[in-house]
Amino acid sequence: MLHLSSLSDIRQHTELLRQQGQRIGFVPTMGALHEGHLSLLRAAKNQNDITVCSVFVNPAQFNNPDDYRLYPRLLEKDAQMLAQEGCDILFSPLAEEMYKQKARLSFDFGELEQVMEGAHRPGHFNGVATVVSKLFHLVKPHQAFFGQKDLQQFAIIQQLVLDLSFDLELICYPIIREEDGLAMSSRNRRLAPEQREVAPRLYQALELLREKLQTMPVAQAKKEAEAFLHRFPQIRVEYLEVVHAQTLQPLEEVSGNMPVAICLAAFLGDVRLIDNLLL
Ligand SMILES: Nc1ncnc2c1ncn2[C@@H]1O[C@H](COP(=O)(O)OP(=O)(O)OP(=O)(O)O)[C@@H](O)[C@H]1O
Ligand SMILES: CC(C)(CO)[C@@H](O)C(=O)[O-]
Ligand code: BAL
Repeated sequence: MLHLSSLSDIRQHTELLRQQGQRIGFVPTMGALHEGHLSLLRAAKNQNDITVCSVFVNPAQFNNPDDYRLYPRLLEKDAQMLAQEGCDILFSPLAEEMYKQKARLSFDFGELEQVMEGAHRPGHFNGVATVVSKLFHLVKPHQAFFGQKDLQQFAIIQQLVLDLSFDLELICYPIIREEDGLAMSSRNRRLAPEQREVAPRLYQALELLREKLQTMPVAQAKKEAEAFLHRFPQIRVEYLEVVHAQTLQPLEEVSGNMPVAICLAAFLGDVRLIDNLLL
């Protein structure tokens, strides 16, 4: 596996690969890799000639400096895992080079960013859109792979690709979970044992909400799921929403053929986790 860090190196390499007619599959990550990331890498490998994975903890998308400071960084281990999986190129730029120019881009995703993650993490999607645009320019992929765990991020990136006419295909893969249902996440590493023990309750609350929505109005079903989570004092819910799976706008009622997602964000101590289910 080739490990590149400089912007000019990755640019030249992918330019050459494109000229040779190779199809490039790209998996952008922030590292501390787990099976969720590897599922994306395997999909990228299956459908392309060359796979590129980026590992970059993007300062521009963190609204909380402690979250940025404490984000797990395990580049050497990540590189080993990627090599073992047959990844062709690891791209791990330095923040100083990615953000040499101080000027920040400014995006407007309208109502898509006014709910959930966008509402609770000011500037987050501007930072995501900035870095993803830069990465797409540098890597020039034919396909880019993302996880459903970041459902709103995927919707934002779909809009970004339309707005900036990126010539690539976006692919979203399902959430990989631990055996007890907890969605895999790099931030899970930061959970203390007693927080890790209670963390599967988040997924259980989503399942409970899904079940209740079959017989109850949205508001009542949400109350039941919130009451379930209130039983666990280590969990502080930031939001629990029933939304249209494409527009991500909150729904007051759910009808048969509508694509619906239930999404939550919650803190265990200072670790903030998100999860969702598609109905
Ligand atoms: N459990 C998972 N299953 C499938 N894809 C996932 C999973 N977790 C993350 N991904 C996807 O991997 C890509 C990189 O995500 P990222 O590096 O932020 O990892 P993460 O585990 O989501 O970390 P964190 O949630 O702690 O930021 C994103 O497209 C994300 O949606
Ligand atoms: C897409 C991404 C790599 C951009 O930094 C990040 O938001 C993530 O890991 O989901
Ligand atoms: N996977 C989403 C990246 C973030 O939480 O900043």
